[in-house]
Amino acid sequence: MKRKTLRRSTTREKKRMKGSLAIVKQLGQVSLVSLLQQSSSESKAQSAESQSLSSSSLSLDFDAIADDKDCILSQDFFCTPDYITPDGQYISNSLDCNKENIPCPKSPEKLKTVKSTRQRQDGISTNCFSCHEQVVELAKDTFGTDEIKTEKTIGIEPQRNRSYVSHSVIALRSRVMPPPCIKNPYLNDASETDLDPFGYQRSKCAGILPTIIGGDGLSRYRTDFHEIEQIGNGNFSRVFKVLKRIDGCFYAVKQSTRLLHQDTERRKALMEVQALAALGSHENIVGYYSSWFENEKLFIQMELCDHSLSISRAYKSSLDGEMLEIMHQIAKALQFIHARGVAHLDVKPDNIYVKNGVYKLGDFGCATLTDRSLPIEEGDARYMPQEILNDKYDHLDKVDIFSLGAAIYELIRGSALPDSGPVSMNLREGKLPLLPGHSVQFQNLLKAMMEPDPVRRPSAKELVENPIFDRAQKTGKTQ
Ligand SMILES: Nc1ncnc2c1ncn2[C@@H]1O[C@H](COP(=O)(O)OP(=O)(O)OP(=O)(O)O)[C@@H](O)[C@H]1O
Ligand SMILES: [Mg+2]
Repeated sequence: MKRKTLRRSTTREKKRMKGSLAIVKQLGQVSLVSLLQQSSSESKAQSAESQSLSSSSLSLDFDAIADDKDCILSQDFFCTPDYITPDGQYISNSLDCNKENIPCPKSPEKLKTVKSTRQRQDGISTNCFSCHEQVVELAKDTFGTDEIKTEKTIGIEPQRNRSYVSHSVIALRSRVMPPPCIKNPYLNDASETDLDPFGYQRSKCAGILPTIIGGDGLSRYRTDFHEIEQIGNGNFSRVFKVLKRIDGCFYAVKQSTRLLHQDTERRKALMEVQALAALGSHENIVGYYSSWFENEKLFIQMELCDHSLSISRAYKSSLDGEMLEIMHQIAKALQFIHARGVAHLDVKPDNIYVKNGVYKLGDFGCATLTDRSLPIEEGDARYMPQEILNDKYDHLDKVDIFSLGAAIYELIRGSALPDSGPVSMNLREGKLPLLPGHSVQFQNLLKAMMEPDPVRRPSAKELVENPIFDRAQKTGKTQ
């Protein structure tokens, strides 16, 4: 700990040294000029000698300093990281050694200077439209104040009560203005104002989120990731295996297939990431890393899994132990999300993933709040209980229990459940066919999960705590 402090102070000391050297360099150049001016009254021979002497000694020192690329005068001395020292700025007051007391110049001044100079050079004193840049009109607002001041100093006609701001200035602003903060409906501990202190300013000029990430227009997807291959194709998205360039790890990136033009569409698409982000991590939930909009599509960076239990992959394993394992692990995921007031509403083999033998619940595209404060969009009808088909949403957590039961039944059966017909009707009425080779307890549990009355279905917690999983663990069938 002590060593750390010591190292840090040494670095700081070094920086200060560099700063001082830089100041000496600048003051030295300045002193040289002023010395030369003073010496004009003295004899030419004497002056030439002293000039050559001082200049050679100074240039020697400065050459050595100039080799040090870290020697940035503006950062250490002038306090502003982006300050660019204008040429010869301090020549006129060269011998003012009390530089400690000079207030730090403010960066925005730089903009004003550049703008004024250009206008004067062009010989245009009155008409802003004569500038070669495109201009847009801004209503008087908090942004406009600076611009109005600038125009006054360069003598723009006083009749211009409105301000005109070039696109480059707006681009600059959008670079320094962070994107809007979206209120996460799955979290109820932050108010909208707390989340978005820039909301007032932003609402005048921006939608919910920028469609292109990065003021430079670069694709974040292409910049940050190397696409390996497409690994999935959903109803609303395509999923790619990617390598993240900066950490060298593989991820899955899900991209929406439809262009999300409207704010409402984007908000809807965002619900999935908001649910994942609000839930946090759990071993049995596909990990979420980040998301962004790009070219009007939503990109979601997730944990890469080996594959899903999609029935189309001919996933065949009707072993009691394996089915119990899937049921137990996904029940743990459901217990976790239900405890946070979230229902998945689209539990099915397609949305259960495997990674190194661990089962994970994914695709939170239909997730909603169990208190019904958010819109409800039920998932795949094949796995939905009767109450959902009857638009009864009183026990949304129990919908997930039914769907998990139906998913397990489908995996045992080895073929996709039909949308309608006697098989699906029987299932919704709790008439489960006998499952040869599976224990009575297991079949009873499955039956209980698919009870037509949601109240009688076990909760995820009850399911997780069912002794059947202990027995399976003891016999080494579950981990
Ligand atoms: N994290 C992941 N790791 C590996 N494969 C994935 C991952 N996420 C999705 N996939 C693959 O991509 C497919 C589509 O993903 P997902 O279900 O999330 O998209 P979707 O458009 O919401 O689909 P749908 O609404 O049709 O279920 C999955 O079935 C799976 O094969
Ligand atoms: Mg899916």
